[in-house]
This record gives sequence, structure tokens and C-alpha cells, in this order.
Amino acid sequence: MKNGTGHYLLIDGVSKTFPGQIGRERLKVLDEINLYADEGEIIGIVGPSGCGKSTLLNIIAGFVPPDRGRVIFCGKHVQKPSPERAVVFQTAVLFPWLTVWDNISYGLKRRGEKNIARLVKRYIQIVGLDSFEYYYPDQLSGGMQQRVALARVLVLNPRLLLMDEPFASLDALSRLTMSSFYLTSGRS
Ligand SMILES: Nc1ncnc2c1ncn2[C@@H]1O[C@H](COP(=O)(O)OP(=O)(O)OP(=O)(O)O)[C@@H](O)[C@H]1O
Repeated sequence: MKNGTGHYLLIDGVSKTFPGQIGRERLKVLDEINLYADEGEIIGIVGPSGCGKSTLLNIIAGFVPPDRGRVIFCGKHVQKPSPERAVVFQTAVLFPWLTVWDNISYGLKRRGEKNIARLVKRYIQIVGLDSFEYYYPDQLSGGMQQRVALARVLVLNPRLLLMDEPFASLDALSRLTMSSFYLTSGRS
């Protein structure tokens, strides 16, 4: 879908500073960032540690506001988080008191989705956790937890998927599998 600006996602002159150390001036992290993406596009943002990649992602997600500039997604000014813009973090953020199955079905239930069991089963299979449906997060390895986090987000079929080095805790083989899976995954 295009919007009034002609872009699916538009990052328009986004700047961000953070307080510096006591007595120092503010830390300029993002300076007039412009970027746009069309539907279906995959964009990777690379840069040295501390250059502001996560900060930009957090602004697109609506977790933090920019000092200047704006983010427009599907014609709407981003001002807060939305399930339309899902985020997978570097380390998995799961509900520790819920099983794999319940972590993945949580968002679907809240949304009142039908066919929850079919969808959850499918995504558990895709991320290769078939025999672990009833395990709790602390019974899984870091990479397995990350796969649950990915399935939990993808099952909701978000319009925008923001990933902050989500495969960092996976081994090379799992990383390959996960990348190809997420590129080809789509609700049917
Ligand atoms: N809440 C905050 N308060 C103060 N400074 C912050 C805050 N968040 C980020 N920063 C600073 O902003 C700069 C950019 O951080 P950010 O996490 O965006 O970098 P990054 O490019 O994602 O780094 P990495 O690749 O190491 O994860 C860093 O200097 C960091 O210290």
C-alpha cells in the first residue's frame, strides 16, 4: 500500500540526541536521517557499534520519539508502538511463565483470531520446535528462545518487521534457516 507521500515507510529528516555525560554536550546520535521503503522491500542498516542503528529502529517502532523529523508508516505518523510494526530484539523477550505454545498464541488470542491452533502449530513447525511446545523459556537454549520470539512475531503477520540483530544468538546454520524461513513465510 502506498500513502500520500508515495511510500510505504518514510523516514523524514529524523534526528536524535541523548543527554551526554555530566558537563558534556548532548550526544548527537542521528542527524537528519532520510529513508524510504516500498512494500515488500527488505532493508539492512549497517554501521559500527554505537552509530545509532537500534535508536533508529526504536524510533520506527514508536518506542522513542525523534527530536526532529518524523516517521510515516502507511500514511500515518508514527507516535507510539503498534502491532502493525513488530520488533524482534537481539535477545528473546518471552513471557517466562508461559510455554512455547502459549507464548506464540498469546498475541493471536488477544486479537481474537480464529484458527489459533492451526497457526501456532504451523509456526512452531517452521521454526523447528515441534517437540518443544510445552517447554518453558528457561528450558530452552538462547537460540531456541530466539526462534520462539521470531515465531511469536511472524504468526501475527505484521506489516512491518523490524529486526535488531535477531540472529546474533543463533549458530550459522540456524541463522541461514531462519533467514530463508522468514523471507518465505507468509500467511496462507
Ligand atoms: N537511552 C539512552 N540514553 C543515553 N544514550 C543512549 C540511549 N540509547 C542509546 N544511547 C546512545 O546512543 C548511541 C547509539 O546507540 P545504539 O544502541 O542506537 O547504537 P547501535 O548502532 O545499535 O549499536 P550496536 O551495534 O552496538 O548495538 C550510543 O552512544 C548509546 O550510548
